[in-house]
Amino acid sequence: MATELPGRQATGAATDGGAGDGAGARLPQLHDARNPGTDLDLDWVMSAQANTSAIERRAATLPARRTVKKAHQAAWLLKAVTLIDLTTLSGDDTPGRVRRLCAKARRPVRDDLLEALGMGPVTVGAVCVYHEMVPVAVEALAGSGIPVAAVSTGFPAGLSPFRLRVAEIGESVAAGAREIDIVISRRHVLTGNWRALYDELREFRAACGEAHMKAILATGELGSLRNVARASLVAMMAGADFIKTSTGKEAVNATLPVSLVMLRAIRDYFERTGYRVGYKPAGGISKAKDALNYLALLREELGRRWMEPDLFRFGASSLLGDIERQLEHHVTGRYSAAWRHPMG
Ligand SMILES: O=C[C@H](O)COP(=O)(O)O
Repeated sequence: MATELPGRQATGAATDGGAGDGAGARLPQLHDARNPGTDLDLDWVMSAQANTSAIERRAATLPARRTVKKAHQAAWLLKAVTLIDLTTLSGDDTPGRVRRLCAKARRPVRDDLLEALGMGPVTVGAVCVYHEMVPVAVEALAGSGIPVAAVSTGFPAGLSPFRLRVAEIGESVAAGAREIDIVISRRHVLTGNWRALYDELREFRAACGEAHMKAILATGELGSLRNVARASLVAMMAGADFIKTSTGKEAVNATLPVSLVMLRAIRDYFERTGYRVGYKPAGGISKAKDALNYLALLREELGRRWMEPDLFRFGASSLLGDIERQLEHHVTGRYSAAWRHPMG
């Protein structure tokens, strides 16, 4: 559904210094619907640049600039909980582990802490698992409204036969996954074959059907921030609902500089097409203070509209435990042992 907006005030993003500001007269018609993609625009892709030293400088100063006042920190951390894709992606995953994770997803924060913070119940954004665990997670989350996300397309390397990668998406959707986290072929980026990358992603998107597609770029393997910017644009042109940094299995996973590049690509795409694409940093985000940094960057670059589960997720297997510890400290003034928060 397209929404003709009368002015920039009509978009949440544009009212708080986020995406939309600066677009001026060229702000396009805005859309509430999921991103359908565009044709591959190679001129646009090739025009994307990344000034690595400026990006790294800006990312490095973020923790000092970040001003989430103490009183607001608990609220931000609770918001972060609702944005987590609670993840288990291990070779030794079992139905029992996935069921425990799903129970945690339903009640990620203890009731007494929520009560002390004056908050009602919250849940995480999604539970993310391998295909074989999708039916278990779907059953364990029945009635909760929490979607199951499946990693797919030969995760994490994406090097299995193409037809099997496409078929894998269909199998996970049929098993009940509402979100599919696909991996791209890094070689298409490294050889500058943007057409091949676009065509591959177009097929993945078609195979997803109604399920939302998160495109994992594996940024730690793309060679440069410029490649990250270009791959981000191609993924959005191919119809990605989210762009995601990493599988969690690369040597380098989510970072703030990479996030800055991807968030700006999302802003560029929004300003040109009117479609909002989501962002998912993933891999190695395990501390509450890291989550606050990512949220601060998100708010600075895209505005508050993006701070919702339909447009932002943390891909994380152990972040929730640290956030719970920090919330407990906020409420009681004491830290509990990490073992008291074993899942997530
Ligand atoms: O997509 C999610 C990642 O695989 C999670 O990575 P992590 O275990 O480093 O939090």
